[in-house]
Amino acid sequence: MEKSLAVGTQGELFEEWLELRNGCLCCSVKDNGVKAIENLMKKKGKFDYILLETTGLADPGPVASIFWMDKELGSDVFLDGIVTVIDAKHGTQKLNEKPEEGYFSSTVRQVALGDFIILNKKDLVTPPDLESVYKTIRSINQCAEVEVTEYCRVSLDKILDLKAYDGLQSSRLKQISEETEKLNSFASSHLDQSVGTISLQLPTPLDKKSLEDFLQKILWEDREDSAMDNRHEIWRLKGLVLLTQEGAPPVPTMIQGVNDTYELTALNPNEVPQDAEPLSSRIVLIGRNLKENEFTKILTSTIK
Ligand SMILES: Nc1nc2c(ncn2[C@@H]2O[C@H](COP(=O)(O)OP(=O)(O)OP(=O)(O)O)[C@@H](O)[C@H]2O)c(=O)[nH]1
Repeated sequence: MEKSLAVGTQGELFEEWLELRNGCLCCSVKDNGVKAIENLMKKKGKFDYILLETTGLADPGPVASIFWMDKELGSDVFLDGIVTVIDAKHGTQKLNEKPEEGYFSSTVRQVALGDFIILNKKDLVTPPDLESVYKTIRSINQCAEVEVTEYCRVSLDKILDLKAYDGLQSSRLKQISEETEKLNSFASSHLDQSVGTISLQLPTPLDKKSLEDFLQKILWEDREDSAMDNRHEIWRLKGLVLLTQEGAPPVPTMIQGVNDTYELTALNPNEVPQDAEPLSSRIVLIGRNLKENEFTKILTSTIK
């Protein structure tokens, strides 16, 4: 299978074909997609930015993992963020489709994993319908910024250089947590309420081993025990925690996760904005069947 890329030099655009030997990009193993782009960069020189447009039916999770994980391999390609476009006219119907055998429509996953969501075609719907689809998006994903547009007119500054996987401000995380709590105290508007966002406060500071035990339990172990329909699935995870270290002050550490992969990155304390209050450790989770009390129980049993 091949995939075309639009490549531009000095204002001129032309198509470049990438050969993907192992099927399409979203089903192929990591190396094919990344290597194809790296080869292209060797031929054409480094790009300022790569915008990868998936088909409307793609699940962004595996594609995100391909480019996100490759950072470890010293690649020049890294994942900046996921931008999702939702059609205001048909979005509500797509977002409310019942999951089949536990699998959600890719539209729900695209909203859940979006770091910036463009709610487009506002001119084709009434204000109440626009409000309804907006609320549905928010009830799934409370972390992403949502911009309502016509013809997807949006400032490029908003969708480029998102740094959604390598920068997280404690003030933004706190704001997300507060919004999450507020929103979760009202009934969410989408019909299937099993997909949503929750936030958890973790003890501060905490040690790395306890944190990793907790993350591995919620991402890998505990969900395998429960029945398919009820088990939780974490699709996206973000967090900022204060980790203890021997003989030195605790280190602010960022947690990022997609599906069952996560990464901890120690931040330079000087880069962490000094909030009015001391940094508290919290994580935000997006996925299905996320129950705060279930996670709190796991937290209590894991973090002593
Ligand atoms: N009225 C109105 N029409 C729009 C808007 N945005 C796009 N369109 C039109 O809708 C039609 C279909 O475009 P899209 O919905 O963007 O579809 P697409 O992105 O080409 O399709 P896929 O990439 O295959 O999903 C085109 O004729 C666009 O001009 C909008 O905000 N308002």
